[in-house]
Amino acid sequence: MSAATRPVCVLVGAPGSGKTTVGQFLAAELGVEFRDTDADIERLAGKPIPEIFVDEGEDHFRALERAAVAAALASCAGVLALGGGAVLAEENRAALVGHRVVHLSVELPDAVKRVGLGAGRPLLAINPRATLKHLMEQRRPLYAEVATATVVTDGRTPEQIAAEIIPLLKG
Ligand SMILES: Nc1ncnc2c1ncn2[C@@H]1O[C@H](COP(=O)(O)OP(=O)(O)O)[C@@H](O)[C@H]1O
Ligand SMILES: O=C(O)C1=C[C@@H](OP(=O)(O)O)[C@@H](O)[C@H](O)C1
Ligand SMILES: [Mg+2]
Repeated sequence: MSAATRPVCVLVGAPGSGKTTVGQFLAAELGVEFRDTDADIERLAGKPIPEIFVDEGEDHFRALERAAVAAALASCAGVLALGGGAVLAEENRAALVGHRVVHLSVELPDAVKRVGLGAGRPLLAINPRATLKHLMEQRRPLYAEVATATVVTDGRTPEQIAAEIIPLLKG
């Protein structure tokens, strides 16, 4: 790791916007590492995110997430996907300044279809549609604040979305 190590791009957006899926396509296409702070958190905690929420609560998860975001921004030279709620922390938003941050936007109908019953996403375990609607309204300004570009994902395949991001990464 060098002092100049930084992600090629950071993906933010609501749950179901496709950060993890599109990020994997994009990294493969660019031939770079793919990193996801949710996977980093699960590896360090030694358990899946729903178990962290049940055993230690959301505040503890957010603390792990702040540490994971800082570590990944300092050490990832590829494509970095954040969890949908990472932008809630002012510390994370400040850490994203100066990075190339792509907001994968999604409207409620596609997000609901993609997250289904919310399995694996503890915040969406109860009434996923209403919860997602509320989360998206609360976070929309925060995604806009940190993003240097926005790519619409509704009705498009992960391959199409990755292909649209690639030209944005030049320069
Ligand atoms: N553009 C897309 N079109 C259709 N399904 C998608 C798309 N992007 C992601 N998905 C599906 O939606 C679900 C959530 O995607 P994921 O990448 O985990 O989203 P995020 O990481 O933003 O929460 C997965 O089942 C994935 O296969
Ligand atoms: O929206 C959120 O607060 C969360 C989104 C999840 O990531 P995805 O956005 O990748 O689903 C994961 O970090 C955790 O369940 C909390
Ligand atoms: Mg994800």
